[in-house]
Amino acid sequence: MKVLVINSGSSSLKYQLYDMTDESVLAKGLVERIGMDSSILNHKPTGKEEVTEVSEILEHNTAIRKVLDMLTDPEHGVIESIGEIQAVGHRVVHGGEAFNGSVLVTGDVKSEIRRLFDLAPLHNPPAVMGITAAEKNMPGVPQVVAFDTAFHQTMEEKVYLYPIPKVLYKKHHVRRYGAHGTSHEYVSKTAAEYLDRPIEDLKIITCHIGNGGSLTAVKGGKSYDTSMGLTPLEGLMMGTRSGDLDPAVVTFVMNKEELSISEVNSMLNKHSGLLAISGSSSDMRDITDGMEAGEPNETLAFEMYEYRLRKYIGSYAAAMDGVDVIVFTAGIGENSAIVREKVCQNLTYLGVEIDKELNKVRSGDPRRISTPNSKVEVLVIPTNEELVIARDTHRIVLENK
Ligand SMILES: Nc1ncnc2c1ncn2[C@@H]1O[C@H](COP(=O)(O)OP(=O)(O)O)[C@@H](O)[C@H]1O
Ligand SMILES: CC(=O)OP(=O)(O)O
Ligand SMILES: [Mg+2]
Repeated sequence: MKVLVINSGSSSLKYQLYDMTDESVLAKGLVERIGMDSSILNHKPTGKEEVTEVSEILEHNTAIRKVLDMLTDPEHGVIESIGEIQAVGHRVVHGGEAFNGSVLVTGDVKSEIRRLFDLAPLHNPPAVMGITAAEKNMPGVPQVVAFDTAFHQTMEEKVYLYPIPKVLYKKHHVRRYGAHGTSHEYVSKTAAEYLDRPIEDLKIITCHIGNGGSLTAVKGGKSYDTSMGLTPLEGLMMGTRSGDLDPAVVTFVMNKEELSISEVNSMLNKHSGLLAISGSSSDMRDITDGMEAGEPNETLAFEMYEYRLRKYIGSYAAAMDGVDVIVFTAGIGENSAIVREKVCQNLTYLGVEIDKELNKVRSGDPRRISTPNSKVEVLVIPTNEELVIARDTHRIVLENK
């Protein structure tokens, strides 16, 4: 079965086409700057040369059409016709309390994802645009959705409730949900396999740090606690998101600056984090370059990022009464040796010791960066959310045949 996996962002769309007979990737790519002038489609067909095309792509429907054209293109394509795609899997960030696993898309499922727009304003609306566009361009092809929140549905009440009036949970489902669950589940399982130890016996802290970032305390293979909350704004400092702050900051600033709800939301989601403190960029590569050049703003941004991340690791070691494994993953976790080094350098009280040379090795494979003496295994595990979504899609479509 050939499965197309789609991860729709507000102005981007990432895709991968899998052949599930051997889980090989036939092609992958990214459409960026949807809705802006000069959108970019970068297409990487396996075994052929990659292509980049600049054109005007105003919405997700056009983006999907362009992707399908590229997949079937005589020169750059990897399939003869669209009819070869037998299923589509989509990433959806927020599934609320309704979903603890992936499901086939129905009208009810789409309504539920729409109902949750408020809770993931950056992520759920583009996901529905992606689903609708795929339905339009591939009528009759089954669609499956995989939720970032699903893995975290195992959190206990004491972990997921906020200490605010309970009526808000009853009326509006205000609670912690988490995100990046597909990734946290995948890297924690891969870590146990890599170490050849049963996951049931392990306390693992998974650090998914990319543009968005979250940590999960994975106890016995289940999500015990995670740093994102009602929305993907809680927790770590991120590229453009603030992460944790005193909730009074919100009302105080709204009052002083006369900001509306949408303005304050935009400030905290799009104009905070690394971008706000450095004043230059949300990209960790620029931040570390600036720090190495002695720029004070980039240095402060890095120090705040590292400090907040390290505090979360400490708190999850406390939450689980110990930690056996720390996993780094996603764009920053997989690629930034300096972030890993600085975080681990100050975890001596947990018995963490990393090998600085091993830490610098670049590889696309799971690897250990801790020393044999370290009391905690420290691993770098490349995440693969798309593969998990492709597997779920394949399984669910076969079950529903
Ligand atoms: N070589 C690198 N060194 C440091 N940071 C990197 C490197 N490569 C990528 N990144 C960081 O990874 C981030 C993107 O991570 P990714 O997991 O792809 O995010 P998302 O899925 O949210 O788009 C970028 O913002 C960048 O800061
Ligand atoms: C939920 C979330 O933050 O996703 P991303 O990292 O893709 O922005
Ligand atoms: Mg991501």
